[in-house]
Amino acid sequence: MTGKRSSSEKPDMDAMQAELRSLELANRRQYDMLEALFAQSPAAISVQRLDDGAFIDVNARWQQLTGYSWEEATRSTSVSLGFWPDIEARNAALREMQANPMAGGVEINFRTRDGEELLLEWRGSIMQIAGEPHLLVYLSDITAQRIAQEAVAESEQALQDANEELRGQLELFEETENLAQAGHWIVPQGQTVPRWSRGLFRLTQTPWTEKLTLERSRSGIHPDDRETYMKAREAMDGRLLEFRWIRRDGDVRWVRSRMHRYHRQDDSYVDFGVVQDFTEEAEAKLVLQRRLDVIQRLTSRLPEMVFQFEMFSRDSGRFLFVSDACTAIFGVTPEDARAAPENVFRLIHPEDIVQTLKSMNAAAQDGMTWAQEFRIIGKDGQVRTLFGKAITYKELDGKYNAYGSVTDITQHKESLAILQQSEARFRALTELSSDWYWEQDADYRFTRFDGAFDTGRTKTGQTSLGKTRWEVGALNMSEADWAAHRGVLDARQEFRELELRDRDEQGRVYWVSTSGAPIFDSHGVFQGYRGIGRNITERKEAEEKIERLAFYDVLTDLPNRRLLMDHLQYAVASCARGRLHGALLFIDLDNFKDLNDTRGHDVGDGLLRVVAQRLKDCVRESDTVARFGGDEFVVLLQDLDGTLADAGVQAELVARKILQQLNIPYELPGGSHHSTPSIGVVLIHGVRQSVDELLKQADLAMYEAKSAGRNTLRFFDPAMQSMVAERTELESDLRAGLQRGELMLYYQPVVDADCRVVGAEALLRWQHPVRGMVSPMQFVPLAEQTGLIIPLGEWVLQTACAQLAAWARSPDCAQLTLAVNVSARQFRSPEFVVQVQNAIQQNGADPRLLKLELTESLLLTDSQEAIMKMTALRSLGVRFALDDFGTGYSSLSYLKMLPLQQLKIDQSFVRDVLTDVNDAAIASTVLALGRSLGFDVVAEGVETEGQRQFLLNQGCVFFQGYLFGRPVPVTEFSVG
Ligand SMILES: Nc1nc2c(ncn2[C@@H]2O[C@H](COP(=O)(O)O[C@H]3[C@@H](O)[C@H](n4cnc5c(=O)[nH]c(N)nc54)O[C@@H]3COP(=O)(O)O)[C@@H](O)[C@H]2O)c(=O)[nH]1
Repeated sequence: MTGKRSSSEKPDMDAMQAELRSLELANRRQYDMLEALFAQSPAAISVQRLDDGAFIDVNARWQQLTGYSWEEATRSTSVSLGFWPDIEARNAALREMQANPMAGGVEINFRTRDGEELLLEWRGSIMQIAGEPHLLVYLSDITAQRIAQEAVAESEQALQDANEELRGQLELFEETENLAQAGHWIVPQGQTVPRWSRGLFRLTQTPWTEKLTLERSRSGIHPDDRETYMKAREAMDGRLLEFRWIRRDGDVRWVRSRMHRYHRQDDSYVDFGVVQDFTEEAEAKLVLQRRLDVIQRLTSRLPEMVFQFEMFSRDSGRFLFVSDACTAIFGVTPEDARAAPENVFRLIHPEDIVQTLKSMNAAAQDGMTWAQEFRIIGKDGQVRTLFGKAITYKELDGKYNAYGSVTDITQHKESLAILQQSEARFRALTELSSDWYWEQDADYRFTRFDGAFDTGRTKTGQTSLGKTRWEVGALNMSEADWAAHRGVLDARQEFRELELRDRDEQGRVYWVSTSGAPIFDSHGVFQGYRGIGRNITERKEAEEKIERLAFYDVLTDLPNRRLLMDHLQYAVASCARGRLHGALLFIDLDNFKDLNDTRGHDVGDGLLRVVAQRLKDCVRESDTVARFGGDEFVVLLQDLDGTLADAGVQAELVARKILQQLNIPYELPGGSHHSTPSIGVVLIHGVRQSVDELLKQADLAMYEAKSAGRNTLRFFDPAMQSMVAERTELESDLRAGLQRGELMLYYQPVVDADCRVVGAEALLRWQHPVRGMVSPMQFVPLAEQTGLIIPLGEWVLQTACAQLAAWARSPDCAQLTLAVNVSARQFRSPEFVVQVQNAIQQNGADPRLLKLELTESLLLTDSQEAIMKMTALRSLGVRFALDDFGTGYSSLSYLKMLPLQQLKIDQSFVRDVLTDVNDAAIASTVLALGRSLGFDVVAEGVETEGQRQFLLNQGCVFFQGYLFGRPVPVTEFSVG
């Protein structure tokens, strides 16, 4: 129910109203007539009490309209029947009506007795009935009218809405074309001139006011694209066409178009085309293409394959970009790789495929990286090792793209393997060898040690790491040495076999030798040093030992002859330079040989050691005490100041001190021993003095001391000097004489008991052009001292063997033996046995006829070596005679050991054999000894028949002496 006033006016109702109003003044009769009219009225009318709305009367129409009977109505009010929600609403409508009688009725919603909803128009008026004001109400059913009105209004609204929507859609369409930079055209069937959309005018920048023609509509197509356009226009198959449009201002635009023919239901058709400007996209594509070209060019020369891989899912994808190296690495062209990634993936080695794909999948997330080494089997069947790396990005379109590269590392791997093998070899080498490898950084600090660094006697690597070589230190390197070494390093030079002495953690001295070379990187930048080290302690110790053996006497630990000569040389040179003097003391122990022979060599050695110590105690540290050989010592005093006479006094003081010290008895195994020295002294003043000369002078002085009764000292004097000079001259003459053939052999016969010549002794002679015949007594000892005896003795052997061979060709002489004298130095020569062998063989002599005469002293000094040599020669057939037997300290025990065949009784015994009972006894004893030991005995120096008879009577069967013949040249030698 609403209180809405209806705006509709009904002319018949107005008439009735007016009629009713006129009836108000009528009478009761009139009222009855009105009632009849009321009953006949087509309008629904009710009469109600004014105060509460109770129905007084309702007409038939009212009853028909509301569904209520007159009885029901007249028992009700307008509120109770639902015309109003309450009385107040009714009264408000009444007041409104009274206040504005010209206004329309009030619309009310009413539910009929049957429940039908109706829209009614309510109009009321006050009328006097029976003098009482009553309300006369007219109801009009306006439901159908309202429904019709609303339907019209709705359809009008719908039309209006549709219009607005269409307009909106058109605007939207235009806006869409505008935004899309698009347009379209339509050509209905039968027409040729197209109708352009606003968008197309805008797109082509053609004024919309322009009158389009077919020609005009196509005038903007780029000449190069016209043919393509026309073909598409004829086909009208909706294919995408891209062409250029030249605007009036000359601006060239890229457009794409689709043209289509639409068939309507009435069988007519319309051609239409949509056009879109994509110049920006085309230019962007061009820029992109150029970039791609740049990337292509940049990557085309790269050895690694650069790629962009778009992932569809974890298991699939495609290469968006692949650089040219794809062909070289996989044997697959970039096009084939882009076309199907399987072309690449299927080459992966079966053993690596699972791991490779697994790692790829794991990296298929934004920001994840992929790095994988894998093998492929190339189309040529070769297995190659590759290394791939990539990073994955989530693109704006939500797809995942991996950007990366694949490098062929086959060669690198092979090189690495070779390097590793070489490293392993090197490691094995360094581990197995006693050498070690080291490295230093650019500050020369040790960074690495490999190999046997810690195994030997060295400082440990732990101690040395992080330090420079000079911080580690070395005992034999001074500050200057390290500075020099550092200079080598700073100059980036190699250094070789730098020898360093140091102590290890246990305090043991060790030596290392190290070599190094600088390290530079590929840019030539200095990185440090590397090299090898070697423990040379053993070698150094051996060298020291050898040096000691070479320069020091093993028995006494004193400098030997060689070192003495060095020191002497130095002393002479420094005396020649300065004012200082020196002195050379030649010391020979008197009768030392006796001690050796009687108490043995060990005791003799003991004495020599004590003598060495006492001598050292007698001199200063700066002086030299040397063992010259055997029982000979030399003391070199240096830095004696003052005049030469002063120096002489100082030297004599020292010499006397030595005399006194060496006279002190020696406590030796087996008892105390008293020994004395003979000392020769020569002063060194450095003027025209040679080392050899000084030694000779000291030696001579020592002999002077000996001659003076021993246990004393003598200074060298000028008389002695002339003797020395003479000896020197003789020596050089002898050397020359040997060269010039001035030497010759004389032969003295050896006879048997019947005076038949059974052999001869070869005796050396020197026929000097000035000196005349020089005695071997003069030059053999000299040759012995100087070593000249070696070539001299060889010459004698050669000549004697040649003579034996010559005699062998003569029946008279073929059985003759020939005795040759051998000196001690010649016999001790290592070449002696070979010399003899050569002489025999080269001359074709019978070795059994060659007899070598050795002296006792020669055999005593080194009997073992003598026995070996004699045995060797004996095996050839050579025989040996012991010369001068009886003059030495012959020991029967060693006589038995020696491979001797003959003893020669020295002529000193023969000479007085008839007058001196001792000599006679000795001669007899020697003969007896010879018999008992099975030796032949030759008596030499037999000059008289008496001597011969005596010796003959004593059992002697071989004789030699002037009685039978003097030594003569071979030409004079006869056996007759
Ligand atoms: N190493 C070598 N030594 C040699 C050689 N030749 C000789 N000598 C040694 O020189 C020493 C002197 O020899 P020489 O002057 O020849 O004297 C020998 C004989 O001439 C001499 N002699 C022989 N018979 C007599 C005699 O009846 N009376 C006498 N007064 N002298 C005699 O004796 C010497 C032989 O001595 P020996 O050798 O001991 O048999 C002498 O020591 C030679 O050894 C040589 O080539 N090499």
